[in-house]
Amino acid sequence: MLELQHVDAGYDATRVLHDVSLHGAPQGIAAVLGHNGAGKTTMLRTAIGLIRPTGGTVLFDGEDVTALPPSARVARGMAYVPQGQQSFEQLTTRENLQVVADRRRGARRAALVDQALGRFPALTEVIDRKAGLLSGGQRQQLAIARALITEPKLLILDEPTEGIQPSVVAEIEHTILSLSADEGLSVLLAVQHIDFALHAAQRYTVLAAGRVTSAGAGGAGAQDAVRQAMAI
Ligand SMILES: Nc1ncnc2c1ncn2[C@@H]1O[C@H](COP(=O)(O)OP(=O)(O)OP(=O)(O)O)[C@@H](O)[C@H]1O
Repeated sequence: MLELQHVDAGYDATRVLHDVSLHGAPQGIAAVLGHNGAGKTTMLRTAIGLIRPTGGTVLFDGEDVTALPPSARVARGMAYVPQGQQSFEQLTTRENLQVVADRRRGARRAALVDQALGRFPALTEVIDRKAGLLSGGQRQQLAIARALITEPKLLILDEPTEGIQPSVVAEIEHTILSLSADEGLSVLLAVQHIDFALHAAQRYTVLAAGRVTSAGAGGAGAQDAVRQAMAI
């Protein structure tokens, strides 16, 4: 589904990614692992088109999207949830979802909001609360729910459980697994903690200092290779 081929990318004069390749599973979860500053966010921003690579190619569904802006990639079925649970703080939970649904066409708009709420029952309890007053976990769930309203084929999540209390982490992880396993959504997930990543992911890629140091099939068997690659 998503493929990066020999990508170089960064910020102005600072090259962050060096010859990075990634083969996302056609369906399922691909995890990008790495310590702080390894380049995970830069990789995801390059995938969605917020950063234009200086070298290499980004493919989505077999199409070269390297030169396309984020809006065109979203139109093709990519959705990106950045780290930090961004929503409109002055709008309520429902309004935040409705804003995204209103940009969709057709009679399914109302159904899309209900469907998103169905995946995150905790949000129905705070449906009329302003997003700025939600907990970190609720904000993260709202951010993912907003992305799902665009009905993506590929959901790109940047550290979705970072800084969130453990009970809510489990809920978010459960939802990610169920979106992939039950609904056939592809997920590209940046994480620092390897346990969930290897449990959930069909493919993993480890980044260190902007380079791929290990990549392969997920699962418990990959633990040693990943730990070794992350220790570098
Ligand atoms: N806007 C920017 N301008 C210049 N350098 C940046 C910018 N954003 C990030 N960097 C640098 O790029 C490198 C990779 O950062 P990136 O955020 O991609 O890593 P990360 O693996 O996502 O880390 P974290 O887990 O801390 O979010 C770091 O050295 C960082 O300082």
